[in-house]
Amino acid sequence: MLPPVYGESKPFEREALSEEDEHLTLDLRLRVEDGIIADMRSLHLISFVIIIIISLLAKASKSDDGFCSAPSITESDEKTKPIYWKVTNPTLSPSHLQDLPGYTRSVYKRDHALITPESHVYSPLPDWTNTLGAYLITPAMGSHFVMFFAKMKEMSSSGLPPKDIERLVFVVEGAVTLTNTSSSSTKLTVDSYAYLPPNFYHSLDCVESATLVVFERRYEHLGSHTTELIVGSTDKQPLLETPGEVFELRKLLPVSLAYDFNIHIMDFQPGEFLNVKEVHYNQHGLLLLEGQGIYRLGDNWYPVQAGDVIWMAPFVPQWYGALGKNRSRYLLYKDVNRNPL
Ligand SMILES: NC(=O)N[C@H](N)C(=O)O
Ligand SMILES: [Mn+2]
Repeated sequence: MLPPVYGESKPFEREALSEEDEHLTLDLRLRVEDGIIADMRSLHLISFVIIIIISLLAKASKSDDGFCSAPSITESDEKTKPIYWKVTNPTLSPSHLQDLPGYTRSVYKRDHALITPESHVYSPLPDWTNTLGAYLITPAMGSHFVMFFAKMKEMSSSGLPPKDIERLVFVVEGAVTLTNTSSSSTKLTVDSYAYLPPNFYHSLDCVESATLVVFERRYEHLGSHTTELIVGSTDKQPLLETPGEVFELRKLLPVSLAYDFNIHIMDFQPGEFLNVKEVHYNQHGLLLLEGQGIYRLGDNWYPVQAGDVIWMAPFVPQWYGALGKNRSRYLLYKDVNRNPL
């Protein structure tokens, strides 16, 4: 009789066996033991095969053509990459979220937006040849400027901005050649930029490939001031005083009254943060070039990383804290030098 399920069973009592039965039992036990030894041998063989498969998989996942869906980047890999490479090779999202249908970190609210790489949508840029563009900030959000990525392919060239529109281009990947009627051509490589005054004829040409971040806005005249062509690179700009703050600041354009906006390059070491919990009339368009941290916008706290873009409307409370092991660097559009009335 079978013991009742989950019930108490009586302890097994062995009955006395005849000699013939004892032989039979011994024979049976030997066969069972043989079977067990054979089973153990095959178990050993199976575990051996499994260990080999696991170590092969581990090796494969370390190489670029491995099995991992999210390629792992080791620290030494990061050190060999060119600067800003993360902007065009972002981690779309934590690996366990990468394939989650409909998942994005992007957010669009009345006074701010976070636009993360998995939601960038590219289409041909009007007037540019062989170039795809993703408009990230436009007046439809309430801004007075546009910010877009231009992905220039082989043998591509830029179009001109509309009448009275000024433009700033910053190279995040590849190289372009800037040509205009008055001066000779200038090569712009990663970390270089050019400011093109309104109604200034120019062309940006790309032989291989390049990614630019571009800002454009209608120039706001002030008296007889005029702006001029500026070409430079971040590393050539001096560090500026930032009283009461710890971050390092460079500005890409002159601070003189002629310019109605500037582009700030701000560097934070891990653990550093904005001291001022800023609320101001100026607008911002931000591209995180390196690093990661937490951006506070209004009452929202967003984890952010290189490649993320942020729109900040006037007066949105804003704060950044840098985290992780590497420097955070962001590029920030800010309208300046004009009366808000
Ligand atoms: N959000 C920011 O980083 N803002 C700048 N510190 C600025 O307004 O200059
Ligand atoms: Mn600010």
